[in-house]
Formats: sequence, structure tokens, C-alpha cells
Amino acid sequence: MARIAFFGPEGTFTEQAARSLAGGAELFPVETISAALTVVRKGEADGACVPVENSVEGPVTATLDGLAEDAPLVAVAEALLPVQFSVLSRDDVETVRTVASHPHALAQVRLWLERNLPEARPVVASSTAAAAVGVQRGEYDAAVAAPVAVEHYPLRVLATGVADVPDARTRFLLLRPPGPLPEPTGADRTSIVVAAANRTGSLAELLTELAMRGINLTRLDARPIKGDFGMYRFFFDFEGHVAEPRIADALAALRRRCNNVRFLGSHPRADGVEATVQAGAGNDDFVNADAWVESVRKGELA
Ligand SMILES: O=C(O)C(=O)C[C@]1(C(=O)O)C=C[C@@H](O)C=C1
Repeated sequence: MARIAFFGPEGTFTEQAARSLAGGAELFPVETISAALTVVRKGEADGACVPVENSVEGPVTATLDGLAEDAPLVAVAEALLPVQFSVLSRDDVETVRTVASHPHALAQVRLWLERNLPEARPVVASSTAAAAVGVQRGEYDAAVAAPVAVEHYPLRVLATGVADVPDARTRFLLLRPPGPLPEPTGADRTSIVVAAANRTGSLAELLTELAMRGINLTRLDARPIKGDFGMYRFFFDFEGHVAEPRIADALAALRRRCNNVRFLGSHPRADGVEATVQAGAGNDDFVNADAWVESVRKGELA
């Protein structure tokens, strides 16, 4: 049976995402995002489920950095979860002085904490569920956790449905070693990371290759190349699948301009949003244009 590691411990949002993506695989928790990627790279797991971006706090940098470095992994599926938190404490806690959670979770409830627990000092934990474990152990007074956490850690529920921003969401990836890709569906996302050259216009040139082909970007993030101050990698997510001629043409153009492009996967979008395709930039247009050039080469057309 396939084994999938998830960013744990049990009771994280990531576990919920992994359950929706794993398709009957055995799931097991690991303590950090980097450990989840490592067990796949070492062959100790067939895949890993990790968060990648949140609609309030933005990119999950441990995931981005982990995908850019070391042996390549590719995303083969994604899940999108609505994020609302429960605030958990122990029965014996009368006044909450410390409230722990993952940094992304604390960022999503900052206003709520200011209004409802003004005396409490926010403390960073490795995940929302790790914060709940810490409350059980007496390390913190309260945890901002996923609603399912209380099923694993029997704590007192101080509040439910906590979220400063209604409709907050986090997107999660199922990562595997490079191998066969999922079939294109028409509502797909492709991800790459590029170390653009340090010269005027190099990023603009890469973006222009996508724009010229009518390819819609869904995310652009920059992360520093560690140990090389002032140098950045750029993470592009865009609509479409590498199996499509228009996307293959764009990737080839990016690769021509920059030999430091890493493919991070093509997979169906969790929100099912179909790619916008501009007039003259559809797959048939690319195939027909190639066929026309071929005919010209053969002397059949002028
Ligand atoms: O700590 C968790 O429960 C996670 O799965 C991580 C994570 C994140 O990285 O954004 C996932 C969803 C929430 O936005 C808060 C934390």
C-alpha cells in the first residue's frame, strides 16, 4: 500500500487535506514540512502532503524553499480547504497568558486575539496540532488549532469558527518523485521555479513569454537564494498542463531564456477553474501553426 507523509502531528489542516488526496494510501505524520519532503526523497514514503499557500498570509516558505532545493519533487494533486480555527485550552486554565500556533494560523487570527484574549502572548509552534499537544503538556495555555484537533487532543473548546478574514483558504500539494503526470483536464495548474539571471529585464522577459502565449499566472513568489545575498528565485504557477502544446511551447521558451528552470508539476486545480485561452493562443492554434511551418519546409506551401 502507498504511504503518504503529512505535515503533522495528527489533527493538522494538512492531515485533512491529505485524507482528501491520498485515495486509500496509508498516512503518517512527520513534524516538519522539510521532514515530509525528506522522507519522500529518501524513498521512505511514496508521497507527501504539505501546505503551499494561504489566502491571508501568502506562501508557505518552507514548502517553496524545500521544492527549489535538493532532489526534484513534483506536485501531482492539490486540495483547497476553508480555514477557520478553534481555540483550545486545558480545563484548569483560568487566564490565558500564552496562545500558541503555526505562524500562518496566528496571522489569520491576530485581530480576534487582540479583541478576545488581549492579555495572551502569541507563541509560535511548529503546527496548529503541535500547539494543541503543547497545551496538553502544559507548555502553553491555549492553542489556535484546526477544529478536528479536539478529536485527537481532548481539550476545552474556548471558541470555534475563529477567522479574521471570512472565506480564508489554504492550498495543499500532494508531492511525489518525478514520474508519470496526471492527465490534463482543462482546469489544471503548472508550477515552475526559475532562477532568473541578475540583469535588467530578465524576469520581465520570462513573464512576457507567458503573456505572449495568453497564459494566465495564478501565483508569483520570490524567495532568496540562500548564501547569495540579493539573489532570488521566482515561483510561477500558471493555468494549463505541460501536456498541452501551448504550455509546452511556453516552457520551452522559458528554458531557452534561462537554463535554471525546475518543473514542479502539472495537476488538476482543486477549484476546477478552467484555463482562460485567448484567441489565437489555443492548443489547436499551436498545432496548426507547427503543421503550417512543416508544410513550408517540405515545399508544399509558401
Ligand atoms: O498547522 C497546520 O494545521 C497546517 O496544516 C499548516 C497551516 C499553514 O501552513 O498555513 C495550514 C492551514 C492553516 O492556514 C494554518 C496552518
